[in-house]
Amino acid sequence: MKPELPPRIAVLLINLGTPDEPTAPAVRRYLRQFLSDPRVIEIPQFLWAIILNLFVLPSRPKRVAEAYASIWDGDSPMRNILNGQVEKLQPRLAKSAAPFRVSVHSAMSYGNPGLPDVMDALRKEGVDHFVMLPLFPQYSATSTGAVYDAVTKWSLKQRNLPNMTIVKDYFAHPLYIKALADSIRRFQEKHGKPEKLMFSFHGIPQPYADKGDPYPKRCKCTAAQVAHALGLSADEWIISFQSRFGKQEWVKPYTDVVLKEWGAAGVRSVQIISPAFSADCLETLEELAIENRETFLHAGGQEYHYIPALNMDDAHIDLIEALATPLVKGWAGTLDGWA
Ligand SMILES: C=CC1=C(C)c2cc3[nH]c(cc4nc(cc5[nH]c(cc1n2)c(C)c5CCC(=O)O)C(CCC(=O)O)=C4C)c(C)c3C=C
Ligand SMILES: [Fe+2]
Ligand SMILES: [Fe+2]
Repeated sequence: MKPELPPRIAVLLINLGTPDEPTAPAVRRYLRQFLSDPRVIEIPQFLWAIILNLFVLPSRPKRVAEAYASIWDGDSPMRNILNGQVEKLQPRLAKSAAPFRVSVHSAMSYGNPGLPDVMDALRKEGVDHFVMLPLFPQYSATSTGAVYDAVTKWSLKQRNLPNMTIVKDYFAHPLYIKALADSIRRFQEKHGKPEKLMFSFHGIPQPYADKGDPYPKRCKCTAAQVAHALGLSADEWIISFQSRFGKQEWVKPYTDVVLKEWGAAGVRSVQIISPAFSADCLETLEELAIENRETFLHAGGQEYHYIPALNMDDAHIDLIEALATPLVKGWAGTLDGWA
């Protein structure tokens, strides 16, 4: 017997997650969930639980909440931008799979809206197919891997599983490279060309890379392709890694160290872009646009500009649409939801 309405396909745009409010208790809740994930912190669990509860969670949330408060825009920028991306993608994808019904939703690995809650709610509404797009352009076990884990944990509780596809990443997708290169060109039409263009990626601990996390190699590939598209010579750009956390060694070179060295060495102007972030967030709006600016200027630099993330740029939505459309269309012909 046919149901009255055709099967439903849900496209989920997934980002890392962010606190509910820029307050110490809300940041503590968020950090507790985030930093308890063994994908993120690989220290033996019992030992880490002690460090987290005795040293990290009593002090860090207050300082981090102040940083969030300085960039808060009615809500966390990451959530605002993710919602904006969903709104722009919805009408485009709704057309692709008619008569099947496609809807686009936001979800987060940590905090709200949490991925398992979103999947539960959509399943109750009759969704039969999930297309999941973690918006991490370069796969890392610490970011994308955690999304796979969340989906797997959710699946363990389901008897009648839906269709599910997860897009691993898109670090060298031509539309991603083009969107970044065009965004840099547009920015430089307004602000001129700098002496140095810095591609600063969120870092990971060096031992994670040594054990096989492919993230740093993917970052290098993205940066080299964008530099090539812009026709930059080797001395005009650099790749670096930011946002260190904890005492161990992280992948190098470190963004703040390079900026200090450049300032001291007489480099006058720098533009910095952070291609690992699909949405501006604490790590870009506060760490790159405010903190690292001060680092460079104090070291002797003259001009420092942060180039925004792709956020809701049309070229970014073109890329996300190109990633999702074949998966949506591929499923639009299956019969799963009819039986
Ligand atoms: C060991 C710790 C961390 C790893 C590994 C890590 C990887 C990683 N993170 C992102 C993206 C984001 N991280 C953000 C914030 C953030 N990251 C860590 C730690 C690790 N990240 C912490 C503790 C925090 C919270 C802020 C702080 O306490 O300093 C954010 C910003 C979220 C926001 O609300 O704006 C993003 C985005 C990636 C892509 C990644 C691996 C590649
Ligand atoms: Fe992080
Ligand atoms: Fe940071």
